[in-house]
Amino acid sequence: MRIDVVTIFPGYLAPLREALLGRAVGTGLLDIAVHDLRDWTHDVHQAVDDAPYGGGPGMVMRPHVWGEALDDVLAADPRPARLVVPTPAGRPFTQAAAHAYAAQERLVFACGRYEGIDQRVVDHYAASMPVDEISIGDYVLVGGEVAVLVVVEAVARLLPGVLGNPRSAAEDSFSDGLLEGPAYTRPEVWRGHAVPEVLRSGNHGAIARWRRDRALERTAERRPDLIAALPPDALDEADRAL
Ligand SMILES: Nc1cc(-c2ccc3ccn(Cc4ccccn4)c3c2)[nH]n1
Repeated sequence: MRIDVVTIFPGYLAPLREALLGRAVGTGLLDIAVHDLRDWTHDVHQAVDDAPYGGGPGMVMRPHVWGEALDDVLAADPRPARLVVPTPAGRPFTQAAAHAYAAQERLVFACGRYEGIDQRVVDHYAASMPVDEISIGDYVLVGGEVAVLVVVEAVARLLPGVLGNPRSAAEDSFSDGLLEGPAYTRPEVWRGHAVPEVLRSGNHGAIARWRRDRALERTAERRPDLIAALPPDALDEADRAL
């Protein structure tokens, strides 16, 4: 998979070169290119923003610089691409979206700043390619770069060969629609807190049941919306007895 990121703060994307993702890039599983939007400005001030039409606070990113940048970035590789634009007003980014993105040959991320990017940029490219405006949560960041780090990590970990243990991606939170339950490791007792007995019993059936019960309890308590969204046949009799 090839990932391009266009931003006025390329340094913000440095974490993509670290650890797991850094190794994925090094082994060729992932090809990441970060581009400085200001490379496509022509004025001495390298202006990328201007006052919003209709008034209002802050500035908006000008369309012409984005158009020149995205035209060049898209033309640099023949693979079909999906343009992803983080915004507080976007559709929620979910694990399902991460799986969909992991199947893409190429993702191009446009990182806005200020109050966002002139809407005509999204409208223009949506006429010729898939474009997603996505939100990573109901809070407002200062720009799109952190959202791109989140999305790239969530997607890259699903790519075959990126995670050491492929099982963890298949079995992680949300894969069965529930939150992950509690996890424990040595020592057996830490500051007076013992590991739940069942986890040391070797009884795999009882362990699976206990883990499912803890996941159901945690999900019901923290994310009742996920319980409500489960398909009718998702909960068995033992689940309902909880
Ligand atoms: N889930 C998310 C995504 C973002 C996000 C993504 C891109 C940009 C580009 C600019 N801003 C700041 C900003 C502030 C106020 C209104 C509009 N935009 C961004 C914020 N915040 N929270």
